[in-house]
Amino acid sequence: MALRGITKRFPGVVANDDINIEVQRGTVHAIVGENGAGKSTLMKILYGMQRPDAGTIEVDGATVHFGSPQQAIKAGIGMVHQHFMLADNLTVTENVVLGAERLCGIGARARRRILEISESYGLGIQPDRLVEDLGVGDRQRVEILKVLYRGAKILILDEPTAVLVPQEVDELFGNLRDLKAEGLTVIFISHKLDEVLAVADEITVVRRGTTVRTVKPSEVTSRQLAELMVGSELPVPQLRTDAVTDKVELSVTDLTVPSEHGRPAVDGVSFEIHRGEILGIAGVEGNGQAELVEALMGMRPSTGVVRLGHGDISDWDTRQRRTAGIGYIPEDRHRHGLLLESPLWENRILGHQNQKPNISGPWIDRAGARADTERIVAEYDVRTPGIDVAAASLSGGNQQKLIVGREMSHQPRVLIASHPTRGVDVGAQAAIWEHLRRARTAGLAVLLISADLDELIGMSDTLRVILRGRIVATVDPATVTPEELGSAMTGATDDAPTEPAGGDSADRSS
Ligand SMILES: Nc1ncnc2c1ncn2[C@@H]1O[C@H](COP(=O)(O)OP(=O)(O)OP(=O)(O)O)[C@@H](O)[C@H]1O
Repeated sequence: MALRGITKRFPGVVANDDINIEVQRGTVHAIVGENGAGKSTLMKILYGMQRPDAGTIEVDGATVHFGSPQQAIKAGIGMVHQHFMLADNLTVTENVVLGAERLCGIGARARRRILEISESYGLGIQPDRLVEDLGVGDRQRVEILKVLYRGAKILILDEPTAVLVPQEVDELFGNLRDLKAEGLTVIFISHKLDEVLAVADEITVVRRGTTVRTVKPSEVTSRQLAELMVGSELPVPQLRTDAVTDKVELSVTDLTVPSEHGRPAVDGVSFEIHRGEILGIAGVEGNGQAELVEALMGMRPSTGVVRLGHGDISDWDTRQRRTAGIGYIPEDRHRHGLLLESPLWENRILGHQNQKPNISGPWIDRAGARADTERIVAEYDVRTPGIDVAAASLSGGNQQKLIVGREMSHQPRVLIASHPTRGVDVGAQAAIWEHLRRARTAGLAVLLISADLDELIGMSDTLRVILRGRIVATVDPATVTPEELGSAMTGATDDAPTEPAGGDSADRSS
């Protein structure tokens, strides 16, 4: 498969500028690059979601033109999205055949075909299980199988490891090796350079819309790869400093969030965060983190007591909590973080419409908001042609930088940060960490939820593990390894050096 001279322009931006990549059949080919470098645009072109302004795609030596994903699928190209698109209340078989009924129907023949595919690629799929009962790694394998079922020979994976614990990453990489052993080709985008080096046969670096180089993992270190991406040397990260004080900024007692399925989504969780402290919460996705965060932001009914400083804010709504100094970096930036159709400067106001510099007296201060948006764009290196473009036109990582910049602008007392660096490149990640550390040193209390275990371990002063809505362990971020943390998260705590969560967070699982 080859991409030759691919060029794609958007107003004010050349997203892809003469991209040239050759991908050998039966290999894993990684695409890396900074936020906004043009990776997603390129994949959308390859998958028929966007048309290039110039350039050609070749599959098996023949030039192809895709007007839609259906045409790309016909040519044997499949996309495994980062956000799973599975119906929870259906079985694996039902999910796989949905929309592809004409291939093998929806009954026994389809089920047999699924088992055949699963076996030939070692996916270990159980066709009759309900998707809601599957873990994250298994769901991802169902997504992969869905694509294979439709006849894909070239699989595109968009940041496939972002939601996986280390053990699941190993399993996925095992699956990818099996796929390529069977002659399939995998193209994947990732910001995790160590993983790229571990699994890819070749790596293409994209910088500012154009291909810089294709290298083999044996030829580069992850630092050199990062430097190829940014085109200059990286700054050396700062050492961690301890800034934790004894003043409690946020205290949560016996917080419980009911769920529709009987057992509470958050079940009697208690913790304190001090001024100058980052409390990390580790957990496999779907163990109550999202509900915990939404309850803390007043977006979801809960029982228990939440105190900000000395004041009980349990009954406050979201607006009151924000105004009192709780910043919020939401997990789903499209649903809760941004108005995608609105320009950047209006997004700067979002959630802070009654605070300076966005208001002057009772009125919205356009000039104030605009000037501050320019500042955030410069300070957080948001790559954009200007502050009047719609948020939708920014790359994912740049949208995230804008949200982090906005939330930090109001000098919050407490920051609820859900996956603050998800989808951002290594350079931007280091910059966001630096901003968080600096604010922490100045007294900010942070609740950090993340699926990136290196981030949790590197940033947290205190690190707790959430499982089925309960805090089940406290681990020492200074000594725990990602593998041990991963085990604690999945409940396999035997080999993890965890202490039962004592003190302010009673261990209710024992
Ligand atoms: N629909 C669009 N309209 C306008 N500009 C766009 C659109 N889609 C992408 N762009 C611009 O094209 C450039 C490349 O974006 P792209 O999403 O391909 O980057 P990326 O490498 O995938 O970044 P990230 O790592 O942040 O996801 C960016 O400057 C982005 O703002």
